[in-house]
Amino acid sequence: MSIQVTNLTKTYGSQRAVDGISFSLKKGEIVGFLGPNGAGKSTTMKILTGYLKPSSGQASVSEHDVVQSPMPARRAIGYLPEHNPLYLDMFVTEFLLFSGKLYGMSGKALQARVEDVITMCGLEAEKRKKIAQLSKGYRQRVGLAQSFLHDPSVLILDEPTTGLDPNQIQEIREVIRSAGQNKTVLFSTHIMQEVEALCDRVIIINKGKVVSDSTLNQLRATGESLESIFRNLTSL
Ligand SMILES: Nc1ncnc2c1ncn2[C@@H]1O[C@H](COP(=O)(O)OP(=O)(O)OP(=O)(O)O)[C@@H](O)[C@H]1O
Repeated sequence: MSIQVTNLTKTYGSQRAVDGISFSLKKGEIVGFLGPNGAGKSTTMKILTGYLKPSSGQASVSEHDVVQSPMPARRAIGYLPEHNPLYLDMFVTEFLLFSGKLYGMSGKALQARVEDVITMCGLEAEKRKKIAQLSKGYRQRVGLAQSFLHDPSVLILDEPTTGLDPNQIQEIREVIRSAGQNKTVLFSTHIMQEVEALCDRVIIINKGKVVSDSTLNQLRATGESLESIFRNLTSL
């Protein structure tokens, strides 16, 4: 399995933000991670990417346990965090070269890879600008470019299109679709059309628990819209 989560729990004080969830993603699957605000999506993603320790349970990425073998697990992952932290004073190319060095890349191979991700993410015309000068959509592209840099086998994208205009949403979706070929992708979103456009499967969580894990085809076969399935499962 590319991602395996087993009985994962994370408590903050007395609150169980993630409450015994289990799910897995096979290689090459693109899975939408849905849930209302505060359901535990970001917390789960932060555990998978090694930014938070679970309170109990296991998580592994590309067969590497995220607690026991954090470095190989992290190397297998490209992560776009929810608030896309970027160094605003850096130029786009400079930032990507810097990020590549953090992944242990260097020299001509790094330069060539940075040019590749700039092309993949449609950043050619912006690559000489400072990140502070970029629109929100282009900053998001820089965050995505950074997450793809080391050619990870798994992408974990936390609300990659939040706050973007409809054109940029469409463009970012295309970037995810093309970069996600041959990769396993877990992404969170509140946009149902996004799920319909990108996913094979949808995992819905509510109050820290998985309340649905189904393929899009299985959900379509119910005859209900994804929106109404979501509302029914998460309004409790
Ligand atoms: N560092 C923290 N300390 C205390 N509570 C936290 C912390 N981080 C998250 N929480 C709480 O854990 C719960 C789950 O939060 P999380 O950010 O994982 O939800 P989410 O599903 O990603 O929500 P959203 O869709 O709003 O981004 C929330 O109630 C949140 O307030």
